[in-house]
Amino acid sequence: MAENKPGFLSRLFGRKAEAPTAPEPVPEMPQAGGEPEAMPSPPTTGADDLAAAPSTVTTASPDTPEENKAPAELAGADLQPVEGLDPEGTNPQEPLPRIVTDHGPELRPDITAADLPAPEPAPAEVVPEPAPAGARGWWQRLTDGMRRTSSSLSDSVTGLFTKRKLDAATLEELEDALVQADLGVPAAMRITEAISAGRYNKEISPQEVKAILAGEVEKTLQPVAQPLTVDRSHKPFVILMIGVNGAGKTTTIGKLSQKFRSQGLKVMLAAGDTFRAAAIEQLKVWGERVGAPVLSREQGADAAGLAYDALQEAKANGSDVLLIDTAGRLQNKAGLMAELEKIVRVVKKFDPSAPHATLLVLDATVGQNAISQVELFQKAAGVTGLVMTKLDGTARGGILVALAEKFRIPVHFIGVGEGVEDLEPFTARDFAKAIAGLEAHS
Ligand SMILES: Nc1nc2c(ncn2[C@@H]2O[C@H](COP(=O)(O)OP(=O)(O)OP(=O)(O)O)[C@@H](O)[C@H]2O)c(=O)[nH]1
Repeated sequence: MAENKPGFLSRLFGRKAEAPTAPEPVPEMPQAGGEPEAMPSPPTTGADDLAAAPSTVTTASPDTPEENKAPAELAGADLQPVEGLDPEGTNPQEPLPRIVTDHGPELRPDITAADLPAPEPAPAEVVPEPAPAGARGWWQRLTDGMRRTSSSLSDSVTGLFTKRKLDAATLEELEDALVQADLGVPAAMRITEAISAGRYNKEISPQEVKAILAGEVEKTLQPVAQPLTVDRSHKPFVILMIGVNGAGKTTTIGKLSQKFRSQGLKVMLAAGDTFRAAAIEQLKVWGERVGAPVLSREQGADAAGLAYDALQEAKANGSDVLLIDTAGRLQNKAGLMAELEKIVRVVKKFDPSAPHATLLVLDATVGQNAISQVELFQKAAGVTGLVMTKLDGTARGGILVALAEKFRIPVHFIGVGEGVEDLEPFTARDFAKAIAGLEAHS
Protein backbone atom coordinates (compact mmCIF):
# COMPACT_ATOMS: atom_id res chain seq x y z
CA MET A 1 0.00 0.00 0.00
CA ALA A 2 1.37 3.38 -0.89
CA GLU A 3 -0.11 5.95 1.45
CA ASN A 4 1.73 9.21 1.84
CA LYS A 5 2.20 10.31 5.36
CA PRO A 6 4.70 12.65 6.91
CA GLY A 7 7.00 10.72 9.20
CA PHE A 8 6.95 11.22 12.92
CA LEU A 9 10.32 12.97 12.90
CA SER A 10 9.29 15.46 10.26
CA ARG A 11 6.15 16.21 12.25
CA LEU A 12 8.24 16.55 15.37
CA PHE A 13 10.38 19.13 13.60
CA GLY A 14 7.49 21.03 12.22
CA ARG A 15 6.64 19.83 8.70
CA LYS A 16 2.88 20.25 8.47
CA ALA A 17 1.00 17.01 7.98
CA GLU A 18 -1.22 16.98 4.98
CA ALA A 19 -4.40 14.98 5.28
CA PRO A 20 -4.68 12.58 2.35
CA THR A 21 -7.13 13.91 -0.19
CA ALA A 22 -8.32 10.82 -2.01
CA PRO A 23 -7.64 7.25 -0.99
CA GLU A 24 -5.78 5.21 -3.49
CA PRO A 25 -8.11 2.51 -4.82
CA VAL A 26 -6.50 -0.83 -4.14
CA PRO A 27 -7.96 -3.68 -6.15
CA GLU A 28 -7.89 -6.48 -3.66
CA MET A 29 -9.40 -9.57 -5.23
CA PRO A 30 -6.74 -12.20 -5.82
CA GLN A 31 -5.33 -12.27 -9.35
CA ALA A 32 -3.99 -15.54 -10.60
CA GLY A 33 -1.96 -13.84 -13.26
CA GLY A 34 -2.95 -11.56 -16.12
CA GLU A 35 -6.01 -12.70 -18.07
CA PRO A 36 -8.97 -13.62 -15.93
CA GLU A 37 -11.79 -13.41 -18.52
CA ALA A 38 -11.94 -17.09 -19.34
CA MET A 39 -11.87 -18.19 -15.71
CA PRO A 40 -15.00 -19.57 -14.06
CA SER A 41 -16.14 -17.63 -10.98
CA PRO A 42 -14.93 -19.47 -7.91
CA PRO A 43 -16.91 -19.40 -4.67
CA THR A 44 -15.81 -16.42 -2.57
CA THR A 45 -13.87 -17.49 0.47
CA GLY A 46 -13.42 -14.20 2.24
CA ALA A 47 -9.72 -14.87 2.58
CA ASP A 48 -7.47 -12.19 1.15
CA ASP A 49 -4.39 -14.23 0.76
CA LEU A 50 -5.34 -16.94 -1.70
CA ALA A 51 -2.92 -15.83 -4.38
CA ALA A 52 -3.33 -19.05 -6.32
CA ALA A 53 -7.12 -18.89 -6.56
CA PRO A 54 -8.57 -18.07 -10.00
CA SER A 55 -9.59 -14.46 -10.29
CA THR A 56 -13.20 -13.35 -10.22
CA VAL A 57 -12.32 -9.90 -11.48
CA THR A 58 -13.43 -9.01 -14.94
CA THR A 59 -10.64 -7.08 -16.60
CA ALA A 60 -11.38 -4.87 -19.58
CA SER A 61 -9.57 -5.83 -22.77
CA PRO A 62 -7.49 -3.10 -24.39
CA ASP A 63 -10.25 -2.81 -27.04
CA THR A 64 -12.98 -2.07 -24.53
CA PRO A 65 -14.32 1.47 -24.98
CA GLU A 66 -13.44 3.69 -22.00
CA GLU A 67 -17.08 4.15 -20.89
CA ASN A 68 -17.65 0.39 -20.64
CA LYS A 69 -14.68 -0.35 -18.40
CA ALA A 70 -15.33 -1.38 -14.82
CA PRO A 71 -14.47 1.42 -12.41
CA ALA A 72 -11.90 0.87 -9.71
CA GLU A 73 -14.65 1.09 -7.08
CA LEU A 74 -16.07 -2.16 -8.38
CA ALA A 75 -12.84 -4.06 -7.97
CA GLY A 76 -13.91 -7.60 -7.25
CA ALA A 77 -17.23 -7.16 -9.03
CA ASP A 78 -17.97 -9.68 -11.72
CA LEU A 79 -19.40 -7.52 -14.47
CA GLN A 80 -20.97 -9.94 -16.90
CA PRO A 81 -23.67 -8.96 -19.39
CA VAL A 82 -26.99 -10.75 -19.19
CA GLU A 83 -28.95 -11.09 -22.38
CA GLY A 84 -32.28 -9.32 -22.49
CA LEU A 85 -31.61 -7.20 -19.41
CA ASP A 86 -32.25 -3.50 -19.85
CA PRO A 87 -28.74 -2.22 -19.16
CA GLU A 88 -29.80 1.10 -17.72
CA GLY A 89 -32.70 -0.48 -15.86
CA THR A 90 -34.94 2.32 -17.06
CA ASN A 91 -37.17 0.75 -19.69
CA PRO A 92 -40.74 1.45 -18.61
CA GLN A 93 -42.05 -0.87 -21.33
CA GLU A 94 -40.27 -3.90 -19.91
CA PRO A 95 -42.94 -6.64 -19.63
CA LEU A 96 -43.77 -7.71 -16.10
CA PRO A 97 -43.08 -11.40 -15.72
CA ARG A 98 -45.04 -13.55 -13.35
CA ILE A 99 -44.15 -13.19 -9.72
CA VAL A 100 -43.05 -16.35 -8.05
CA THR A 101 -43.83 -16.25 -4.37
CA ASP A 102 -42.63 -19.06 -2.18
CA HIS A 103 -45.18 -18.32 0.49
CA GLY A 104 -48.21 -16.27 -0.27
CA PRO A 105 -50.43 -15.44 -3.21
CA GLU A 106 -49.44 -15.05 -6.84
CA LEU A 107 -49.76 -11.37 -7.65
CA ARG A 108 -50.29 -11.60 -11.42
CA PRO A 109 -53.16 -14.03 -12.02
CA ASP A 110 -53.54 -12.52 -15.51
CA ILE A 111 -50.35 -14.22 -16.63
CA THR A 112 -50.45 -17.98 -16.89
CA ALA A 113 -47.70 -20.57 -16.82
CA ALA A 114 -47.86 -20.81 -20.62
CA ASP A 115 -46.60 -17.21 -20.88
CA LEU A 116 -43.48 -18.02 -18.99
CA PRO A 117 -40.10 -18.84 -20.42
CA ALA A 118 -38.78 -22.22 -19.36
CA PRO A 119 -37.06 -21.75 -16.00
CA GLU A 120 -33.31 -21.89 -16.17
CA PRO A 121 -31.83 -24.28 -13.64
CA ALA A 122 -29.84 -22.22 -11.19
CA PRO A 123 -26.38 -23.39 -10.25
CA ALA A 124 -26.31 -24.62 -6.71
CA GLU A 125 -24.87 -22.16 -4.23
CA VAL A 126 -23.58 -23.33 -0.91
CA VAL A 127 -25.29 -21.63 1.98
CA PRO A 128 -23.36 -22.41 5.15
CA GLU A 129 -25.18 -24.39 7.79
CA PRO A 130 -26.00 -22.49 10.96
CA ALA A 131 -23.56 -22.92 13.83
CA PRO A 132 -25.07 -24.63 16.85
CA ALA A 133 -26.71 -21.84 18.88
CA GLY A 134 -24.73 -20.71 21.88
CA ALA A 135 -21.65 -22.63 20.77
CA ARG A 136 -19.46 -19.55 21.28
CA GLY A 137 -20.19 -16.36 23.16
CA TRP A 138 -20.26 -13.01 21.39
CA TRP A 139 -16.83 -11.95 22.68
CA GLN A 140 -15.35 -15.24 21.53
CA ARG A 141 -16.90 -14.86 18.07
CA LEU A 142 -15.70 -11.27 17.82
CA THR A 143 -12.13 -11.96 18.91
CA ASP A 144 -11.91 -15.18 16.89
CA GLY A 145 -13.16 -13.27 13.87
CA MET A 146 -10.84 -10.32 14.42
CA ARG A 147 -7.82 -12.49 15.15
CA ARG A 148 -5.92 -11.71 11.97
CA THR A 149 -6.21 -7.94 12.40
CA SER A 150 -5.53 -7.98 16.13
CA SER A 151 -2.61 -10.40 16.04
CA SER A 152 -0.93 -8.42 13.28
CA LEU A 153 -1.25 -5.19 15.26
CA SER A 154 -0.56 -6.71 18.63
CA ASP A 155 2.56 -8.52 17.35
CA SER A 156 3.88 -5.23 15.99
CA VAL A 157 3.22 -3.44 19.28
CA THR A 158 4.84 -6.19 21.34
CA GLY A 159 7.82 -6.36 18.99
CA LEU A 160 8.28 -2.60 19.00
CA PHE A 161 7.80 -1.75 22.64
CA THR A 162 9.34 -4.65 24.54
CA LYS A 163 12.18 -3.16 26.56
CA ARG A 164 12.62 -0.24 24.24
CA LYS A 165 12.44 3.45 24.79
CA LEU A 166 9.81 5.37 22.99
CA ASP A 167 11.76 7.25 20.34
CA ALA A 168 11.00 8.66 16.91
CA ALA A 169 12.02 5.48 15.07
CA THR A 170 9.72 3.31 17.20
CA LEU A 171 6.84 5.69 16.70
CA GLU A 172 7.43 5.80 12.99
CA GLU A 173 7.31 2.01 12.83
CA LEU A 174 4.14 1.95 14.88
CA GLU A 175 2.54 4.46 12.55
CA ASP A 176 3.46 2.22 9.61
CA ALA A 177 1.92 -0.82 11.32
CA LEU A 178 -1.31 1.13 11.88
CA VAL A 179 -1.42 2.25 8.25
CA GLN A 180 -0.76 -1.34 7.14
CA ALA A 181 -3.80 -2.41 9.17
CA ASP A 182 -5.80 0.13 7.12
CA LEU A 183 -6.66 2.53 9.92
CA GLY A 184 -5.79 5.39 7.58
CA VAL A 185 -3.11 8.04 7.89
CA PRO A 186 -5.01 10.59 10.05
CA ALA A 187 -5.95 7.98 12.67
CA ALA A 188 -2.47 6.43 12.61
CA MET A 189 -0.93 9.85 13.26
CA ARG A 190 -3.37 10.72 16.01
CA ILE A 191 -2.83 7.42 17.80
CA THR A 192 0.95 7.69 17.59
CA GLU A 193 0.85 11.19 18.97
CA ALA A 194 -1.42 10.11 21.83
CA ILE A 195 1.04 7.35 22.68
CA SER A 196 4.05 9.67 22.59
CA ALA A 197 2.46 12.44 24.65
CA GLY A 198 4.49 12.85 27.85
CA ARG A 199 6.30 9.56 27.32
CA TYR A 200 8.96 10.52 24.82
CA ASN A 201 12.31 8.84 25.58
CA LYS A 202 10.74 6.79 28.37
CA GLU A 203 9.98 3.11 28.50
CA ILE A 204 6.40 2.09 27.85
CA SER A 205 5.02 -1.44 28.03
CA PRO A 206 3.24 -3.10 25.09
CA GLN A 207 0.17 -3.41 27.33
CA GLU A 208 0.10 0.37 27.91
CA VAL A 209 0.45 1.01 24.18
CA LYS A 210 -2.44 -1.37 23.45
CA ALA A 211 -4.61 0.38 26.02
CA ILE A 212 -3.95 3.81 24.47
CA LEU A 213 -4.50 2.38 20.98
CA ALA A 214 -7.84 0.88 22.05
CA GLY A 215 -8.87 4.16 23.70
CA GLU A 216 -8.13 6.21 20.60
CA VAL A 217 -9.85 3.73 18.26
CA GLU A 218 -12.88 3.70 20.55
CA LYS A 219 -13.05 7.52 20.50
CA THR A 220 -13.13 7.51 16.69
CA LEU A 221 -15.70 4.74 16.45
CA GLN A 222 -18.02 5.81 19.24
CA PRO A 223 -20.05 8.31 17.16
CA VAL A 224 -20.71 5.80 14.35
CA ALA A 225 -21.47 2.73 16.44
CA GLN A 226 -25.24 2.90 16.23
CA PRO A 227 -27.70 0.04 16.44
CA LEU A 228 -30.11 -0.52 13.58
CA THR A 229 -33.48 0.35 15.00
CA VAL A 230 -36.61 -0.93 13.32
CA ASP A 231 -39.12 1.88 13.60
CA ARG A 232 -42.38 0.02 14.18
CA SER A 233 -44.42 3.01 12.95
CA HIS A 234 -43.43 1.92 9.44
CA LYS A 235 -45.07 -1.33 8.52
CA PRO A 236 -43.20 -2.72 6.75
CA PHE A 237 -39.90 -1.14 7.71
CA VAL A 238 -38.10 -1.32 4.37
CA ILE A 239 -34.38 -2.11 4.29
CA LEU A 240 -32.53 -1.88 0.98
CA MET A 241 -29.31 -3.90 0.89
CA ILE A 242 -26.66 -2.65 -1.51
CA GLY A 243 -23.01 -3.37 -2.27
CA VAL A 244 -20.76 -4.90 -4.90
CA ASN A 245 -21.21 -8.55 -5.76
CA GLY A 246 -19.68 -10.96 -3.32
CA ALA A 247 -19.57 -8.40 -0.49
CA GLY A 248 -21.97 -10.56 1.50
CA LYS A 249 -25.38 -8.90 0.93
CA THR A 250 -27.40 -12.08 0.62
CA THR A 251 -25.69 -13.74 3.56
CA THR A 252 -26.17 -10.61 5.67
CA ILE A 253 -29.86 -10.55 4.76
CA GLY A 254 -30.08 -14.12 6.05
CA LYS A 255 -28.29 -13.27 9.28
CA LEU A 256 -30.35 -10.11 9.82
CA SER A 257 -33.59 -11.93 9.15
CA GLN A 258 -32.66 -14.45 11.79
CA LYS A 259 -32.11 -11.63 14.29
CA PHE A 260 -35.43 -9.96 13.43
CA ARG A 261 -37.29 -13.28 13.59
CA SER A 262 -35.83 -14.00 17.01
CA GLN A 263 -37.19 -10.61 18.13
CA GLY A 264 -40.63 -11.81 17.04
CA LEU A 265 -40.81 -9.66 13.91
CA LYS A 266 -42.51 -10.85 10.76
CA VAL A 267 -39.95 -10.63 7.96
CA MET A 268 -40.28 -10.77 4.20
CA LEU A 269 -37.47 -10.92 1.65
CA ALA A 270 -37.33 -9.65 -1.94
CA ALA A 271 -34.86 -11.32 -4.29
CA GLY A 272 -33.89 -8.11 -6.08
CA ASP A 273 -30.57 -9.47 -7.32
CA THR A 274 -32.27 -10.61 -10.50
CA PHE A 275 -28.95 -10.52 -12.30
CA ARG A 276 -27.88 -13.93 -11.07
CA ALA A 277 -30.08 -17.04 -10.75
CA ALA A 278 -27.86 -18.42 -7.98
CA ALA A 279 -28.41 -15.28 -5.88
CA ILE A 280 -32.19 -15.81 -6.11
CA GLU A 281 -31.79 -19.44 -5.06
CA GLN A 282 -29.44 -18.49 -2.25
CA LEU A 283 -31.98 -16.03 -0.84
CA LYS A 284 -34.72 -18.67 -1.02
CA VAL A 285 -32.57 -21.05 1.02
CA TRP A 286 -32.04 -18.36 3.64
CA GLY A 287 -35.76 -17.54 3.61
CA GLU A 288 -36.64 -21.15 4.26
CA ARG A 289 -34.06 -21.45 6.99
CA VAL A 290 -35.20 -18.41 8.94
CA GLY A 291 -38.90 -18.74 8.16
CA ALA A 292 -39.32 -15.67 5.98
CA PRO A 293 -41.29 -15.67 2.71
CA VAL A 294 -39.25 -14.74 -0.36
CA LEU A 295 -40.67 -12.86 -3.30
CA SER A 296 -38.74 -13.62 -6.46
CA ARG A 297 -38.93 -13.57 -10.21
CA GLU A 298 -36.84 -15.23 -12.83
CA GLN A 299 -33.34 -14.11 -13.67
CA GLY A 300 -33.19 -10.88 -15.66
CA ALA A 301 -36.56 -9.55 -14.42
CA ASP A 302 -36.98 -5.88 -13.56
CA ALA A 303 -35.69 -5.45 -10.02
CA ALA A 304 -37.54 -2.19 -9.37
CA GLY A 305 -40.87 -3.77 -10.35
CA LEU A 306 -40.16 -6.66 -8.05
CA ALA A 307 -39.32 -4.28 -5.18
CA TYR A 308 -42.64 -2.47 -5.71
CA ASP A 309 -44.63 -5.70 -5.70
CA ALA A 310 -42.74 -6.95 -2.65
CA LEU A 311 -43.65 -3.78 -0.78
CA GLN A 312 -47.27 -4.18 -1.78
CA GLU A 313 -47.33 -7.79 -0.62
CA ALA A 314 -45.42 -7.10 2.60
CA LYS A 315 -48.00 -4.44 3.42
CA ALA A 316 -50.86 -6.79 2.59
CA ASN A 317 -49.53 -9.67 4.68
CA GLY A 318 -48.63 -7.51 7.68
CA SER A 319 -44.84 -7.91 7.54
CA ASP A 320 -42.87 -5.83 10.02
CA VAL A 321 -39.68 -5.78 7.96
CA LEU A 322 -39.04 -6.09 4.23
CA LEU A 323 -35.43 -6.72 3.21
CA ILE A 324 -34.68 -6.05 -0.46
CA ASP A 325 -31.61 -7.70 -1.98
CA THR A 326 -30.04 -5.96 -4.99
CA ALA A 327 -27.55 -6.85 -7.69
CA GLY A 328 -23.95 -5.96 -7.05
CA ARG A 329 -22.99 -6.08 -10.69
CA LEU A 330 -24.46 -5.12 -14.00
CA GLN A 331 -22.94 -4.43 -17.38
CA ASN A 332 -21.19 -1.35 -16.14
CA LYS A 333 -21.16 1.19 -13.36
CA ALA A 334 -23.84 3.34 -15.03
CA GLY A 335 -26.17 0.32 -15.27
CA LEU A 336 -25.65 -0.57 -11.62
CA MET A 337 -26.24 2.98 -10.44
CA ALA A 338 -29.29 3.43 -12.68
CA GLU A 339 -30.84 0.24 -11.33
CA LEU A 340 -30.37 1.30 -7.71
CA GLU A 341 -31.75 4.77 -8.41
CA LYS A 342 -34.74 3.23 -10.11
CA ILE A 343 -35.43 0.86 -7.21
CA VAL A 344 -35.35 3.79 -4.76
CA ARG A 345 -37.61 5.87 -7.02
CA VAL A 346 -40.15 3.09 -7.45
CA VAL A 347 -40.18 2.15 -3.75
CA LYS A 348 -40.84 5.82 -2.92
CA LYS A 349 -43.87 5.79 -5.19
CA PHE A 350 -45.43 3.25 -2.88
CA ASP A 351 -44.18 4.76 0.37
CA PRO A 352 -42.45 8.17 0.18
CA SER A 353 -40.67 7.50 3.47
CA ALA A 354 -39.12 4.23 2.19
CA PRO A 355 -36.53 2.80 2.09
CA HIS A 356 -36.27 3.38 5.82
CA ALA A 357 -32.72 2.09 5.89
CA THR A 358 -30.25 1.66 3.04
CA LEU A 359 -27.44 -0.57 4.22
CA LEU A 360 -24.20 -0.74 2.31
CA VAL A 361 -22.50 -4.09 2.77
CA LEU A 362 -18.71 -3.80 2.55
CA ASP A 363 -16.21 -6.61 2.39
CA ALA A 364 -13.36 -5.82 4.81
CA THR A 365 -10.86 -7.70 2.67
CA VAL A 366 -10.94 -4.95 0.02
CA GLY A 367 -9.20 -2.61 2.46
CA GLN A 368 -8.91 1.00 1.29
CA ASN A 369 -11.08 0.28 -1.75
CA ALA A 370 -14.06 0.34 0.64
CA ILE A 371 -13.69 4.13 0.69
CA SER A 372 -14.44 4.51 -3.02
CA GLN A 373 -17.31 2.03 -2.71
CA VAL A 374 -18.93 4.20 -0.04
CA GLU A 375 -18.59 7.26 -2.28
CA LEU A 376 -20.10 5.44 -5.26
CA PHE A 377 -23.10 3.92 -3.46
CA GLN A 378 -23.68 7.06 -1.44
CA LYS A 379 -24.33 8.90 -4.71
CA ALA A 380 -26.59 6.21 -6.15
CA ALA A 381 -28.76 5.30 -3.21
CA GLY A 382 -27.95 7.45 -0.16
CA VAL A 383 -26.40 5.07 2.35
CA THR A 384 -27.85 5.28 5.87
CA GLY A 385 -25.69 2.61 7.49
CA LEU A 386 -22.84 0.18 6.98
CA VAL A 387 -22.37 -3.51 7.58
CA MET A 388 -18.79 -4.70 7.31
CA THR A 389 -18.39 -8.38 6.49
CA LYS A 390 -15.52 -10.86 6.41
CA LEU A 391 -13.56 -9.28 9.21
CA ASP A 392 -12.56 -12.86 9.97
CA GLY A 393 -10.86 -13.21 6.60
CA THR A 394 -8.46 -10.29 6.77
CA ALA A 395 -5.86 -8.40 8.76
CA ARG A 396 -7.35 -5.16 7.42
CA GLY A 397 -10.11 -4.66 9.99
CA GLY A 398 -8.74 -1.19 10.70
CA ILE A 399 -10.56 0.03 7.58
CA LEU A 400 -13.59 0.62 9.79
CA VAL A 401 -11.62 3.28 11.64
CA ALA A 402 -10.70 5.00 8.37
CA LEU A 403 -14.35 4.88 7.22
CA ALA A 404 -15.63 6.28 10.51
CA GLU A 405 -13.13 9.09 10.34
CA LYS A 406 -13.93 10.01 6.73
CA PHE A 407 -17.70 9.51 6.40
CA ARG A 408 -19.23 9.33 9.87
CA ILE A 409 -21.89 6.98 8.52
CA PRO A 410 -23.41 4.74 11.23
CA VAL A 411 -21.97 1.24 11.41
CA HIS A 412 -24.63 -1.23 12.53
CA PHE A 413 -23.13 -4.69 12.26
CA ILE A 414 -19.94 -6.56 11.52
CA GLY A 415 -19.70 -10.01 9.96
CA VAL A 416 -17.12 -12.28 11.52
CA GLY A 417 -17.89 -15.58 9.81
CA GLU A 418 -20.24 -17.35 7.42
CA GLY A 419 -22.59 -18.81 10.02
CA VAL A 420 -25.99 -17.34 10.83
CA GLU A 421 -24.73 -16.27 14.29
CA ASP A 422 -21.66 -14.52 12.93
CA LEU A 423 -23.15 -11.04 12.67
CA GLU A 424 -22.34 -8.86 15.65
CA PRO A 425 -23.97 -5.55 16.53
CA PHE A 426 -21.17 -3.04 16.22
CA THR A 427 -19.92 -1.63 19.50
CA ALA A 428 -16.98 0.78 19.60
CA ARG A 429 -15.40 -0.42 22.83
CA ASP A 430 -15.50 -4.12 21.99
CA PHE A 431 -14.20 -3.59 18.49
CA ALA A 432 -11.42 -1.32 19.76
CA LYS A 433 -10.38 -3.87 22.37
CA ALA A 434 -10.53 -6.71 19.87
CA ILE A 435 -8.41 -4.77 17.38
CA ALA A 436 -5.80 -3.94 20.02
CA GLY A 437 -5.71 -7.55 21.24
CA LEU A 438 -7.02 -6.72 24.73
CA GLU A 439 -9.26 -8.85 26.90
CA ALA A 440 -12.97 -8.05 27.20
CA HIS A 441 -12.72 -6.65 30.73
CA SER A 442 -9.24 -5.15 30.67
N1 LIG B 1 -15.73 -15.43 6.16
C1 LIG B 1 -16.85 -14.73 5.94
N2 LIG B 1 -17.55 -14.95 4.81
C2 LIG B 1 -18.67 -14.24 4.60
C3 LIG B 1 -19.14 -13.26 5.52
N3 LIG B 1 -20.27 -12.73 5.00
C4 LIG B 1 -20.49 -13.34 3.80
N4 LIG B 1 -19.52 -14.26 3.56
C5 LIG B 1 -19.35 -15.14 2.39
O1 LIG B 1 -19.09 -14.34 1.25
C6 LIG B 1 -19.59 -14.98 0.09
C7 LIG B 1 -20.43 -13.99 -0.72
O2 LIG B 1 -21.56 -13.67 0.04
P1 LIG B 1 -22.97 -13.30 -0.65
O3 LIG B 1 -23.89 -13.08 0.47
O4 LIG B 1 -23.32 -14.27 -1.69
O5 LIG B 1 -22.57 -11.94 -1.33
P2 LIG B 1 -23.48 -11.00 -2.23
O6 LIG B 1 -23.04 -9.61 -1.94
O7 LIG B 1 -24.92 -11.29 -2.04
O8 LIG B 1 -22.99 -11.43 -3.66
P3 LIG B 1 -23.82 -11.49 -5.03
O9 LIG B 1 -25.02 -12.33 -4.79
O10 LIG B 1 -22.82 -12.15 -5.93
O11 LIG B 1 -24.11 -10.08 -5.41
C8 LIG B 1 -20.36 -16.20 0.56
O12 LIG B 1 -19.52 -17.33 0.42
C9 LIG B 1 -20.60 -15.92 2.04
O13 LIG B 1 -20.72 -17.08 2.82
C10 LIG B 1 -18.37 -13.04 6.72
O14 LIG B 1 -18.67 -12.21 7.58
N5 LIG B 1 -17.24 -13.81 6.87
